Amino acid sequence: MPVEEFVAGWISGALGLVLGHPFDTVKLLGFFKGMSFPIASIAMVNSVLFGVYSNTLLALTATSHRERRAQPPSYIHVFIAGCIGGFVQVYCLAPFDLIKVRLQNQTEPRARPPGSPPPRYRGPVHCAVSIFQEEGPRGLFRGAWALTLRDTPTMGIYFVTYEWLCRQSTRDGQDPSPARVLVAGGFAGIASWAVATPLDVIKSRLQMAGLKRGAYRGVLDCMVSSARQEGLGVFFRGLTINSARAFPVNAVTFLSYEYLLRSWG
Ligand SMILES: CN(C)C(=N)NCCC[C@H](N)C(=O)O
Repeated sequence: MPVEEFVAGWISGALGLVLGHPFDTVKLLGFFKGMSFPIASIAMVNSVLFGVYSNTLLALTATSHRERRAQPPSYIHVFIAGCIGGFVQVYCLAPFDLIKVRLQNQTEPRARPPGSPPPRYRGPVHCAVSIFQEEGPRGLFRGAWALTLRDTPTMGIYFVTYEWLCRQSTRDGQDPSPARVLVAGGFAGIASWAVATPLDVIKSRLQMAGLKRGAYRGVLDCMVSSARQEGLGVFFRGLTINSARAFPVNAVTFLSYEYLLRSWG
């Protein structure tokens, strides 16, 4: 199994997240300030996504990454490989994403008044250990089903959008220009977040529900009760910031991924 796609995915995921960091810091109100946790988690998840995607395409079309411009895979193969990459990466992403959501929702004012209770979680490691102790090992995978529903089709759409935009006005057999890779990667990110945002809202609610036992009976129950209580607009919460973040993050992710693989021959 070729491993360079995993390495390129890791490095490009790390570069993308450096760009996305200011957005995440705003979104998370400063709770997720350090870089080491996101580098260890998101870059690793990106490595699994791109590595599994590329190796699935190799299995489906018998073409390596460097042969794919001359012999472009069909969009259905790209979609299937993207869905499989998305499905596999969920099981690496789930515990990290849960920790991120729990830290994000922790209401810790920057300067706590004296005598107020300390924050529930002191950081990512403390959060992981506490979930493990209080909710069991399965607790670390809370919301994984919603994450699977969110990421499996979404990643298919992500790679199809990227491929489709790259192939527009690029001559057959030629590599797309850096500008085209940036634009295609950016719009692939926006398209995927536009599709993913409703399930992203549900997933975050299910992940938080571990703290208030019995809040929801499952994905469907969470969807129905959220829509009943807050209206359909609830499913689009965060769409603007997700899209604003998605363009630069995914533009840089794809540009660095493509150029690393090209430079390695
Ligand atoms: C859930 N969705 C929309 C996605 N996973 N989309 C693909 C982009 C992934 C990229 N690391 C990012 O954070 O934008």
